[in-house]
Amino acid sequence: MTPVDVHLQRILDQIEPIPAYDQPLLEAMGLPIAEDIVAQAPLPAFDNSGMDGYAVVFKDVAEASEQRPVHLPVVGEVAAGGAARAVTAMSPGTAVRIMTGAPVPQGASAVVPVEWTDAGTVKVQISRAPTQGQHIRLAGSDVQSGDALLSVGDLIGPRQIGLLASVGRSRVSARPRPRVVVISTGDELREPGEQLGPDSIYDGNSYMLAASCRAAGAIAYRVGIVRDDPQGFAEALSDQLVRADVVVTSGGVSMGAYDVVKEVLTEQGGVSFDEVAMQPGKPQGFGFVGEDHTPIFTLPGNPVSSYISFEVFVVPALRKMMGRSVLSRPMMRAVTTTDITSLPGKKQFLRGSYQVARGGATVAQVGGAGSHLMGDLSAANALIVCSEQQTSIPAGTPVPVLVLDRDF
Ligand SMILES: Nc1nc2c(c(=O)[nH]1)N[C@H]1C(S)=C(S)[C@@H](COP(=O)(O)OP(=O)(O)OC[C@H]3O[C@@H](n4cnc5c(N)ncnc54)[C@H](O)[C@@H]3O)O[C@H]1N2
Ligand code: MOO
Repeated sequence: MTPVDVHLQRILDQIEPIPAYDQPLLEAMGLPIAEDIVAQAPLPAFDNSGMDGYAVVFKDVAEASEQRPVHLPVVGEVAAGGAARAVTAMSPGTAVRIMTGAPVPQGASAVVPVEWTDAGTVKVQISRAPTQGQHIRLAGSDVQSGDALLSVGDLIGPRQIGLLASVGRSRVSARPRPRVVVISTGDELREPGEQLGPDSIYDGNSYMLAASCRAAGAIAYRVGIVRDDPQGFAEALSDQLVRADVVVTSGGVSMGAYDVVKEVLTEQGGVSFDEVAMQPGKPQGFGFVGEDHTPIFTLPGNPVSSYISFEVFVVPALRKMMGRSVLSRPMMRAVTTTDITSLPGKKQFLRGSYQVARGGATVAQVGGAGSHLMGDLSAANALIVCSEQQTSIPAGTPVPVLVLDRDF
């Protein structure tokens, strides 16, 4: 059997990042940037007011107080975005009404907030002195022209999107999200909401895997159920390739008489089927299909096996395609509060409930090891990773843990 790390490395060695292109800003959310961003202009672009109030010459109001207020004629007004109709220069001995964000008239050397005045429109009484330059936001005080703002590989989050838009970028270069076609196979499968027969079950996997794609930052196309018919599967796969950067299938890869995924892809070639030394998730297939050499992961049908295989093998591949630098979820450590038994010769991923309290991180095993235990999977928030050598781990021992549902 192939060790987990060897299987993952084989996959990653064959996966290429998707070429970057200019994307609309919001599409790049959560992706690493593929270009260096240098400020072409300063931020703020012009001196502007930080308060609603009056632009003044500092010397005129330096002594203003409640007892000895200063009176100035209001010679005009300037609102944000209203520069065309506004006073652009002012002389000593006058005040200009100004709104937050409006360009400060030339000659002004402070802004007095309206609260420190009688709010007059013809003349204004100022009863408190600002400091020199107070409430004037100088051009370039945030970002200067030529400043390095973002570098290749930096993750684009809400704040970076805000910055890019603020410097006038409507598009940014990033590797696109991989489009993942998710196909589940099995004659026993029915769509949720349909009537079940005595031998049928709902197709949980294609929903779970499509959701996992989204959680990983990819775009999921859920094809839904394909029956255990080789020709039907081959056609469905071929039809879907036009919109796929990656294909993920569930089911049909073990030893059964109707394991169509394995049957069809073995005949077509390009995909290798391996037994990986892990539980759940032993039967794994990975390779390439179609003219465009589209990567395909054939995951086992047992729901927990499917989920864990996706987490361990598909997530790192998708992240590599998107240009992320950290590919696999970081391994944490937590003290197990339950006794654990594990299979020899396989890396076992048990479901766990992870908690951080005052005394440190702990994890308790949730449910059994069975790869059909969907209720326990949903109740868990972590995977406890037991090495090939470990068979029994007593409570109180620190164990490696993959904490799920967290960005990394
Ligand atoms: N003789 C052997 N039998 C099995 C072996 C083996 O080595 N020798 N391996 C077992 C292991 S381990 C796994 S994992 C499964 C993998 O089986 P397949 O990938 O071929 O999957 P299926 O047989 O199609 O289904 C397995 C199981 O999962 C249920 N299933 C399938 N698709 C879905 C879905 N979309 N949603 C919910 N549940 C699904 C299916 O009904 C089966 O119960 O093989 C073992 N057998
Ligand atoms: O590998 Mo299977 O996934 O053990 O149930």
